[in-house]
Amino acid sequence: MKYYRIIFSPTGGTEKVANAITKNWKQIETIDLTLLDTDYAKISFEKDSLVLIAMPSFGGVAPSLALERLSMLKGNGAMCVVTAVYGNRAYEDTLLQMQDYAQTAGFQVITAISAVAEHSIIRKYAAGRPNLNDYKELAEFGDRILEKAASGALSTPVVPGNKPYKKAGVGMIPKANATCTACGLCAQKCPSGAISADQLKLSDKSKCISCMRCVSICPVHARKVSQLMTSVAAAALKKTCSVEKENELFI
Ligand SMILES: Cc1cc2nc3c(=O)[nH]c(=O)nc-3n(C[C@H](O)[C@H](O)[C@H](O)COP(=O)(O)O)c2cc1C
Repeated sequence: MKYYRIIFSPTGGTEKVANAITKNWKQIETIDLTLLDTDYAKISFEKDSLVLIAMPSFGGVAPSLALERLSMLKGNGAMCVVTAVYGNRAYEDTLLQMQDYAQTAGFQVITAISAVAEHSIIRKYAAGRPNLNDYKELAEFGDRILEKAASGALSTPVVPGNKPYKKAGVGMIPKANATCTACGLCAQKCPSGAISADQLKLSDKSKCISCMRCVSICPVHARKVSQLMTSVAAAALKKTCSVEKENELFI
């Protein structure tokens, strides 16, 4: 059996979770769904493979860019595990949507996971997660998935979520302040091509998905979203985000 992980992780939380789940999966190949110049339509999987697909929840749904790229892959009946990673508020329709898109791309969904990672806009929520307990638990989930895949039991899990899926909200658009050194890293690494090399301080509103990659990778911390809007959002989410959520396995 071959093992893969397909990851869309703008700021690294989803990647940490995906790596923890697949800790004991041997010789795993990783496909990064944040790359602009990859021809995802050329990537196909062998039927006898086990594939982890991991994405963050943005406003209770998966980022449409990530789903678009997932749709281009050729699953060819490979077994797959969908994993929604969220910042301790809620993931609402994310898993259901990921499951539907994975099936349409030809994957056979045999397990689903929801997992918590630090909130990529409001860092104080789920700070430090995944923590040591999460790492241990997620690796155990990964081991149970290996057992299920080896047993040949290919049942599809029932996951939470509703249709029509939640509508994705309007995100905050980061921009750079005067400390920007014009190094261009943000433009190189932006998953949606929203930062142009000629106008490094801005983001193209029509392309930006508010994923916070540019904010998190800027070497001089020049790129930011509105402090005021972040504080308002933090206050609104305080109650729901302060109760520690658990990782879940749907198998
Ligand atoms: C635009 C945006 C919307 C988000 N919406 C939610 C949400 O609805 N619920 C939640 O719990 N976390 C939400 N988060 C937090 C992320 O899901 C979480 O931090 C995730 O780990 C980010 O993945 P990454 O580190 O791989 O980029 C949101 C983050 C962003 C950037």
